[in-house]
Amino acid sequence: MIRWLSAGESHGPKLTGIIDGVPAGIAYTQADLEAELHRRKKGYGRGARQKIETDRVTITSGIRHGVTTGAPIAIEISNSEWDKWAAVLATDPVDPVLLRKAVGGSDDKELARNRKLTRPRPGHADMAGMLKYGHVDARNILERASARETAMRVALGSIAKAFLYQVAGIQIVSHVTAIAEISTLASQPGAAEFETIEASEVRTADKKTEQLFKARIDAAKQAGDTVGGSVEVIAFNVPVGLGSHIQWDRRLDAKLAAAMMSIQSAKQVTIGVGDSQIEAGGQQAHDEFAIENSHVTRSSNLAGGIEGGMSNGQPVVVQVGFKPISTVPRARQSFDLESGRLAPALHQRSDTCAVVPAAVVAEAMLALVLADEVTGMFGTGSLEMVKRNLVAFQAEIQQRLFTEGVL
Ligand SMILES: Cc1cc2nc3c(=O)[nH]c(=O)nc-3n(C[C@H](O)[C@H](O)[C@H](O)COP(=O)(O)O)c2cc1C
Ligand SMILES: C=C(O[C@@H]1CC(C(=O)O)=C[C@@H](OP(=O)(O)O)[C@H]1O)C(=O)O
Repeated sequence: MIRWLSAGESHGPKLTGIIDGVPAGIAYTQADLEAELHRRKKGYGRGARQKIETDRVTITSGIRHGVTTGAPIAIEISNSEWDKWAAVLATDPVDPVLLRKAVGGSDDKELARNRKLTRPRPGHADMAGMLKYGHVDARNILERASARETAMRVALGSIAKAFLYQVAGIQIVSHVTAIAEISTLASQPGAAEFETIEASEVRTADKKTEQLFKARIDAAKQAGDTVGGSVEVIAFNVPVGLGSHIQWDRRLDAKLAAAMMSIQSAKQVTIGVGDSQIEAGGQQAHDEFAIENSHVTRSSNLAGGIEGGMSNGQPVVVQVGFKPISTVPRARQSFDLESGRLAPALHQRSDTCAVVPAAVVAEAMLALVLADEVTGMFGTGSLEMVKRNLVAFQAEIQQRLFTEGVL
């Protein structure tokens, strides 16, 4: 059973994460972590921050000489911009006169950083958060609501990915399926297409789609607008039986939906083929059984590998739709909590499109949910022990299906 938590503000000194319940014996190094964080920083349509921000990582517990020990793993990701924010986000009270001096009163940018943000931005947590937590300064909300936090999700997810691969060869691949109204021409990728997708700035294996996606992001940028889109995340080699039908909160599809919906700007989650399964007649909508290489399999995977809240042995397929970035260059109407009047929202630098990094975040969320399920079903302790339990279960299934003919 895997638990994890993060803390940290977008412009604070660092993000902090702890993941607990990771089995011992997983090969994992800082380089694995850094490679995964680098994947989240990439992507066509990202804004100025990603060019400046370097994800500096420290692992402070739970891994020794490149192998997990079974203890909680703690990670810190430092913000390279912290120096500029040290006075604004200081934990102790700061004298307003000294603060003004510290941030350099003559520079417009420094002044903006220091200003109280009383005009919440539409489409952000600002207004509801200010009202709920009793703040007049939106910074107290936006710093934590920001998707900066997803760097830690990806960091912790990379440990879950290493575990899943080493315990059962489970691999996770994501690709972008739509940018705004433009849908991909690529078919659902297999695990072998990972490198091709990885090499694309818009995470697609199809060259024509790549051009169309990039042109759509460029057009939005030129028009002073932002765009959303959709991604598909697929886990291969998932064992049968993860999740359960017996309670609402133990269903694998419910857990995945919550995990994906928790990503900033996610507005839609679909398991399997989604719309076309819903629109099809019952004769077409379900995956028939077949036998292939002495294994019971399915002739299709419309259900996206989950039936009755449990993995059915087919690849788990989740699609996530993201709304356009909320902070648009031409600020939308807001309400100033200080003056009690309507006023333009505060404008901040922003990404034009975050769908590409969001795909990497969705991979991490899928990995974290699956790792929790695998340890819940097959145990924790050492990697070898979990593997033994999983292999024994799969051997038993084979025997029941074919030797004993139970089913
Ligand atoms: C990777 C990533 C980067 C994002 N970057 C920005 C950004 O630069 N500007 C912005 O306004 N929103 C950005 N967002 C979305 C906001 O964080 C999000 O819309 C906001 O916190 C409100 O949450 P909600 O859209 O889920 O309701 C980003 C989201 C993700 C996943
Ligand atoms: C910092 C990251 O994303 C940020 C997410 C974000 C938001 O509002 O969610 C707003 C932007 O931050 P800033 O206001 O500092 O430019 C993004 O850059 C990151 O992904 O590492």
